Amino acid sequence: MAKLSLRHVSKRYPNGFWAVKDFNLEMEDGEFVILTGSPKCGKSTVLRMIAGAEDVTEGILELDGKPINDVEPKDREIAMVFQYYSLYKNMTVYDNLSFGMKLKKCSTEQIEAAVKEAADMLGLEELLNRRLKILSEGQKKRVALGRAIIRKPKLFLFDDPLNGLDEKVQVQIRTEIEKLHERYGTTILYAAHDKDEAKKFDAENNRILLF
Ligand SMILES: Nc1ncnc2c1ncn2[C@@H]1O[C@H](COP(=O)(O)OP(=O)(O)OP(=O)(O)O)[C@@H](O)[C@H]1O
Repeated sequence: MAKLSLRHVSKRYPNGFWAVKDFNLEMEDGEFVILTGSPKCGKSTVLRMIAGAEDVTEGILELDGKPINDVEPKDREIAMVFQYYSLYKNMTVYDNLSFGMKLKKCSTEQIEAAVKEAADMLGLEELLNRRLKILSEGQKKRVALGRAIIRKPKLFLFDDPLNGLDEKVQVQIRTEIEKLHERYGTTILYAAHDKDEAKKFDAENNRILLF
């Protein structure tokens, strides 16, 4: 879990365009904040700066009270789910889920326990030996979520993750995100393209912030 703070954060792209101006956000440990606003107001840019995919032009980003403006993306303990970490389509679900832990040279027992936990939660047990390329879009999204869960990040970022998915899959993924928050209490910042989408989450567990 983590406390996130953005103070007077602005982003000017190299072409001179100010995509974000003086943005402020305080998130408590374990909070679930849904960020919404008009199209192109800069939601993705904010998420990308937090993940480290874009530099911050002005202002301070802090995670647990420590500035992270200059911390490498891989060292931020932040997962930008579905976009930032691509999946390997020729590998099995098990190999996709365990990939990061293998790189870190975790023991087989640790890897098996972590994969089992994520697979149980996301209903992927029956699919562990299937190659990714034969899965449905919704199943692939669940694998991507599983891979982020296994990393045990301090903060999850979701950038309009339901965009382009059919209604049934949207309902499934929304439920998985709520389950994830309930189970692990990890801090979540979620960019929704409009207020209607934001309101589809159970209002008791989150705070909607208008950009
Ligand atoms: N690399 C870039 N260079 C210049 N301008 C950019 C760049 N990336 C984004 N922008 C511009 O910054 C503004 C904010 O974009 P951003 O994608 O952050 O908004 P958004 O709120 O996520 O949009 P959407 O509602 O479409 O998801 C837009 O006008 C966009 O065209």
